[in-house]
Amino acid sequence: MVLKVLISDPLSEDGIYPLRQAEHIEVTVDTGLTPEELAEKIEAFDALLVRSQTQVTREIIEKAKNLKIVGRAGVGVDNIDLDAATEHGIIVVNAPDGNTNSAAEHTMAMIMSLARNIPQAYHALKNKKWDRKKYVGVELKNKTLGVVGLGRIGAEVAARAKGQRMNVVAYDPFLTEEKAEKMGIGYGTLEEVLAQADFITIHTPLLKETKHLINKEAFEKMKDGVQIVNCARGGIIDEDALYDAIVNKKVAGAGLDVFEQEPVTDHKLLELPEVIATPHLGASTVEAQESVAIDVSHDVVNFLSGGLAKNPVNLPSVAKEVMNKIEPYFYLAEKLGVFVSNLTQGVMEEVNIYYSGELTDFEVGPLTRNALKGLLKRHLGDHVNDVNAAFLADRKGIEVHEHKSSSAKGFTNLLTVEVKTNVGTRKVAGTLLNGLGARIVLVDTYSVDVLPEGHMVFIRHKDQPGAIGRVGTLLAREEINIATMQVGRSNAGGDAIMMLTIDKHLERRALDQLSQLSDIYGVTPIDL
Ligand SMILES: NC(=O)c1ccc[n+]([C@@H]2O[C@H](COP(=O)([O-])OP(=O)(O)OC[C@H]3O[C@@H](n4cnc5c(N)ncnc54)[C@H](O)[C@@H]3O)[C@@H](O)[C@H]2O)c1
Ligand SMILES: O=C(O)[C@H](O)COP(=O)(O)O
Repeated sequence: MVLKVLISDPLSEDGIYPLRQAEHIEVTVDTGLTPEELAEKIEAFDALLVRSQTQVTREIIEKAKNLKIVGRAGVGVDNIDLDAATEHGIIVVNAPDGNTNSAAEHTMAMIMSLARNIPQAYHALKNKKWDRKKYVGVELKNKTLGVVGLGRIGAEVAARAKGQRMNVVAYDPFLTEEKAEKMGIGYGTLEEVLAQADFITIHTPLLKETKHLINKEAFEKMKDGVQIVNCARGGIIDEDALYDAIVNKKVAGAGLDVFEQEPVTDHKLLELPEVIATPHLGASTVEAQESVAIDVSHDVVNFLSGGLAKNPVNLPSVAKEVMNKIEPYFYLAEKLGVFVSNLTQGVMEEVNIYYSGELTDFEVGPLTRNALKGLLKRHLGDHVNDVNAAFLADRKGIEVHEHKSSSAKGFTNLLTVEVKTNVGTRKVAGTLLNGLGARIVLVDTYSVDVLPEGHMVFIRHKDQPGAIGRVGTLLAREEINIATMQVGRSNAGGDAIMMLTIDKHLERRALDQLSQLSDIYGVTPIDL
């Protein structure tokens, strides 16, 4: 099957070669689409690749019936409705590392341009004005740079500023004293950083918490004559407050690469001589564009080929070494979920997933998501996947708990999925046998040893002579071949179970007849 990828923002042609080379992938590049045109077109595509321009709104996602992955060739995903993507089981991946260097260099270019009035002086000279007095600048050496947001780009800017002999002081909620010391920089609260800095540079993502982080009150805390740079996202600085702060001479200069509304050419800030600006060029270098396009293309190709994405945004990412250890359990976790959902009656209220033995050493979130996927699929259909499984469970009001215990009842590893409904509790446990693959080893309280695949029938009955024979005879009459059979009982003459694997799905007629046999309490067909 050929999978269709739409690229709706300009991406480096060299960078998308992994997509062009993939045999099962057909690439369409269409970078001039209006939102309406994209909404109309998107249904045909399995993957969408964007930069910051295309707005991947809820409306687009709801129309994208076949979309499996959105790739962002860059860092910021504020142009993508992540909640809508998660709800629809669409994974969003980005390329967080590829443009760090370029964005840091662009930030330094802004800081240096502000310090020496280069854009203004250039502009004057082009207009035939040789004005040396007006454009006297300041040195960076011994000035303090305040970095707000010390992630990938903030840290690179800090290192470069130290190269310029600046003092650097940073604020980031994750910045520890130890890390600051190691980097040879100072640290403080946002207020402290704003108060100390001669130059301020912003490097946070645009989030609810960072929207207008730099507002009127923040400007009031700054030194008079401070200069500020934003190469992160428009909206982190309140543009009206910045305008007032410049007009009132609190702020001596601003270098802006990003704006609240983009693209923009008519803006009151652009009319101020103290403002220098670029049209969102931080990541626009040959190197960065090639690098982000390669990264995101690899992730899209891997994901569409059934592999795992390296940089998921709406799924917690798991280190490669951990993923190598837990991936073999994905199949088992999903099958246990499918199995127990078939056993379950009533309204699901709570799911407990118990991890025992060597599994306790791992990050088990991905296994939980696979178990939930199996569990929810029966009622919610195949659109449930590991991106939206936890979200859908939550939306259905199902509490999900993970438990870890070192005792694995004699197995090297044991995974148990227990479901509580308003009518009872059912559970099933499985293990991965070295070299032999997955096995179901427990159903409720009964020990079994069954491959989790194919068609099965789970029968609860009274432990009576002839019960097994009656089931065998009936299935033979219905021409249903029994491949394997396991039996178990609580005590002689008490409750017992049969677990059959059969060569085809148990049809309704055979199910009804089996249910009517004497001493049979319940018959559950299970297709794994
Ligand atoms: N202009 C461009 O072309 C361009 C290019 C690349 C990235 N960006 C933007 O630059 C920004 C930073 O990118 P990055 O790759 O360094 O991201 P990152 O995730 O590595 O770093 C962001 C940092 O901000 C910190 N942070 C979050 N909330 C904060 C708050 N309230 N106060 C202070 N710090 C806070 C985080 O802890 C994190 O360390 C993003 O907004 C990204 O979209 C712009
Ligand atoms: O978040 C980013 O990666 C930058 O803002 C780059 O955006 P762009 O891909 O539109 O240049």
